[in-house]
Amino acid sequence: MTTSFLEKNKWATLRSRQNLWNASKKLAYPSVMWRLPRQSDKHFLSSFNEIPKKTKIDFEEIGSGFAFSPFVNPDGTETFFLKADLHYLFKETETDERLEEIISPTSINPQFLELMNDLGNHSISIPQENLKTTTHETQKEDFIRLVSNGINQIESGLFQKVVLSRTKHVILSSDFDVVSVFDKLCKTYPAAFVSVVSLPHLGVVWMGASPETLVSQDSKGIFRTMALAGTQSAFDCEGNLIKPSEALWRQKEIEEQSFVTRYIINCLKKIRVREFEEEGPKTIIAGNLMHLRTDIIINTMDINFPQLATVMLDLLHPTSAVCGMPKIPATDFILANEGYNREFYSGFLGPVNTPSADGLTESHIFVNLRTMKLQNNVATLYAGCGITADSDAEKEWQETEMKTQTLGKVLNNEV
Ligand SMILES: C=C(O[C@H]1C=CC=C(C(=O)O)[C@@H]1O)C(=O)O
Repeated sequence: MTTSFLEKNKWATLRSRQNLWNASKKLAYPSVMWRLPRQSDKHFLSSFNEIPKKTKIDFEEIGSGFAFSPFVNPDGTETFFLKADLHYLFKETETDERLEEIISPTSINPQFLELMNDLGNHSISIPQENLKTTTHETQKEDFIRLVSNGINQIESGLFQKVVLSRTKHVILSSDFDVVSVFDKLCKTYPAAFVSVVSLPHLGVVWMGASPETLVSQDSKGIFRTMALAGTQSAFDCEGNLIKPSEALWRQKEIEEQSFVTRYIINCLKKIRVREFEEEGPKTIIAGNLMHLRTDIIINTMDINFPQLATVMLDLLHPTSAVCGMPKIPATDFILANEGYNREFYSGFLGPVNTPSADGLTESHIFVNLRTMKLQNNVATLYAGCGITADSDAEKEWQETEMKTQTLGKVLNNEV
């Protein structure tokens, strides 16, 4: 057996995720930590190129890494790809975390090793030197006006559905620590895709707990996507968790979600894929909220279509869960009227071609929802809601408030 990089460099005792995160941050390496839904393993990946390349994700060609796309990405080429120069898996044990190497670096900057030694287990907080934040915060009256304008456009026939969004600022406490907040999100939201992405060349960190798979393809060639939409609180007025089987949905949410299912099925029709399993819609819990979800599952081996994930990623983004129906007039309306740049909110993100236990690879791409951008000492939280002809602007504002609470509660230590 070959000696691993860790053994050769006697890192065995200096292996905490905090150390890795801090050392990568100091050297301005783009880095990411993630935890897949309903799994306990935590992943850490670093890219040794300071500026990650922008490229279209072709799962057949691209190798192992992490994809991070903005909302506006019409031909897919705006996607950052963080190549996996180092990829470690942290398995929880009763007392500690056990590290496994997924991708071991072939060579490493000696400074990285030094930093790993020097930094110990201390956390590095977000730099406080520039207290100004660059992202605009949406005011309630502006959002109400925006939603009313969206409803008017639906009534005039411009589109049938549009997803409109807003931002909210939370000032970070001086002891804010990325790794502990990531761990807390993992614990609080076991069914979510929890991630934290650091892009030092842009001076930002994005963190979130997404409930929505965009495309996933496992090592056995099983492809999955989902239509997720329609929102209500997961708690009744006395604060008790509602059983998903007892959730009641209005016509508005049922229609809003069916637009997304229809959109996905139309994408499959375009590429003449007719053999798919459709499960749902069913009610699912996503943290403090409930949504309606339809799962679409395809065995790519059975239909002899190994490149399905690549083709569908291209066709699906942005789905009607984050954009609208039809897509083009809804996108134009969002860009002209929302009043801020969504950047990576409602884009997509996730691990690409991760080596799996059976010696093959798997990819899991999620929609970047329930997300926040950390810059200087401010977290910008993002939330949107599907507007249809039956929307009520005040209720839509309340819905975005609930959505920002998914991360807000963790930031404010309310969970
Ligand atoms: C756009 C968001 O959520 C989408 C996913 C689930 C439910 C949604 C809704 O009810 O509007 C949205 O389509 C967001 O969380 O910012």
